Amino acid sequence: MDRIGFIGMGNMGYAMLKGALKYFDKMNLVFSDANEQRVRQVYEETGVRFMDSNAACANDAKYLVLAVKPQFYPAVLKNIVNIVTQEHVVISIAPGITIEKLQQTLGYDRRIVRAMPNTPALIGKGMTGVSYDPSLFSEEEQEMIRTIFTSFGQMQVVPEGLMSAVACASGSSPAYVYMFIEALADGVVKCGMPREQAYQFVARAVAGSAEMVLESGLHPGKLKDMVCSPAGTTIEAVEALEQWGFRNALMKATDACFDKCEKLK
Ligand SMILES: NC(=O)C1=CN([C@@H]2O[C@H](COP(=O)(O)OP(=O)(O)OC[C@H]3O[C@@H](n4cnc5c(N)ncnc54)[C@H](OP(=O)(O)O)[C@@H]3O)[C@@H](O)[C@H]2O)C=CC1
Ligand SMILES: O=C(O)[C@@H]1CCC=N1
Repeated sequence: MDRIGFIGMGNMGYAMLKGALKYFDKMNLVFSDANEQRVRQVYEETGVRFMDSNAACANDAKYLVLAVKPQFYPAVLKNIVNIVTQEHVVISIAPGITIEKLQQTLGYDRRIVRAMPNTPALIGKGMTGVSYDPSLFSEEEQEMIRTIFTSFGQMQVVPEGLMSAVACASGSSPAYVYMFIEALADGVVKCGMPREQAYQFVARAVAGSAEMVLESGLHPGKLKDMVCSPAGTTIEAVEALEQWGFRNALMKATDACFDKCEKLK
């Protein structure tokens, strides 16, 4: 089997590696990372081989996942530009950085897949948007790309023009969902519930509500209406949320996230 290499073993690289370990023998995986302590830690935990340079990692793998922050891309691309060939499948998970921009450095005949995963990948519940030109990849390679991304959750192929929207929808949004959980739990603690118990109740409510959207197929507004009894408790809370700009805050957050993605282009 063609090996999968990961450059960068932080939050996302590690989450993807953990997923890959469920489907591929560890001999078919390899990684490199600038942080020696991190390298040792991941090797001791997983037994996956590491390389002492990004160039060696690229040389050892056909599928090459670039999992470093956008600001480290120039250095990493410099390390691998003379190693990556037309045979490689380069998978980039950074926001903003386009396939074309990567090809400017690596070569216009180099084959790039652009993706935007998210951290729930760590527990196999990731959601990833993936973009690539299918005419450049064999059926077998496309199957491999699907396997890599479904090894840690679900994926959807989207046009590259939607990748910043994917970052807003699922790449960055877990951060604000955690803020929602934390803030709501604070409110519940104020009502007298012990904190750990509050996290359990709130997180289960969030997980259950999300499952309802996915499983029922009902409009989120309809699901909201089903909770709001006439003259009940919920509609009072809904009014307070509207008063304090809850929906608008989320749309403004999305605007900010989108703008930052676009600035990285
Ligand atoms: N975290 C998230 O929720 C998501 C992140 N992404 C994207 O994934 C990419 C990785 O993010 P994330 O995993 O969070 O980042 P991390 O900073 O957690 O991980 C990156 C790892 O790469 C290492 N590194 C830095 N420079 C180099 C280099 N030149 N060569 C090899 N390794 C290097 C870092 O070491 P050190 O710590 O020493 O710098 C670190 O261990 C980013 O582009 C990010 O935007 C995409 C979707 C979601
Ligand atoms: O904050 C970031 O830049 C990355 C991309 C999506 C989630 N985290």
